[in-house]
Amino acid sequence: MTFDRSIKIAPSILAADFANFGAECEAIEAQGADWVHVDVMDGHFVPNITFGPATCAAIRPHIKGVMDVHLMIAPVDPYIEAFAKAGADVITAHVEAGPHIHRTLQAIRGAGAKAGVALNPGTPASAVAEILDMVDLVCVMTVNPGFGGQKFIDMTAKIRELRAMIGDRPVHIEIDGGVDPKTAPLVAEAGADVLVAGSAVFKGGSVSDPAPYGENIRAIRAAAEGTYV
Ligand SMILES: O=C(CO)[C@H](O)[C@H](O)COP(=O)(O)O
Repeated sequence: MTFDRSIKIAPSILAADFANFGAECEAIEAQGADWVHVDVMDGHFVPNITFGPATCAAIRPHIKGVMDVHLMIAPVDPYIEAFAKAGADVITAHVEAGPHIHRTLQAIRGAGAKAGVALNPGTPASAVAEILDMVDLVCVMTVNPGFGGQKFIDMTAKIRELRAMIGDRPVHIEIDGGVDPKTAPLVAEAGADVLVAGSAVFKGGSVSDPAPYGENIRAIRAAAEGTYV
């Protein structure tokens, strides 16, 4: 996985057919997805439950590119090895998920994955000031995590602040929640390069009719690239 700051669209399979993840991952990649975003929820850190490392391992062979695993779980540390073994390229933990984010990031890199840190809407950019040399990605939540299809919360000031703090470091800024062709330009202009989108990618399509996935991905990408600097 090489670093670049071009716009990358990362469909969240939270909005896919849960009975058909393998085919859904193949369909979104064939339709132009850059990364596949995998949302792991525990019913404790967030008020919803999805799936764990066994499901990630099962879908891994169906993803040619980057498997981007977003852990909305607490505690995180006991499960890092399992998600790395499941084939995650990026493992992102929430700064709010425990008292030892430094240790968590060390463990993620130690397990051979790229390390991400996520910030809930109520958490300031300054929460990651001391760990920017330990991460490959900062995920800015633009919804309160737990569910797809929520309304975008404007975090553009935080994205700008993070972009300035990151400077020349090879660190992605990922946006997660309510991204669509209307909101994508706002976050791209502020400095984000990885755009997670669930509802806005999967709407109107299916494994048997995947063309809308491609149209939706192209619409988000075009809107974002129009403003990205
Ligand atoms: O992490 C998430 C929710 O916690 C989802 O990835 C996110 O909400 C994407 O879904 P949508 O694009 O439908 O908002």
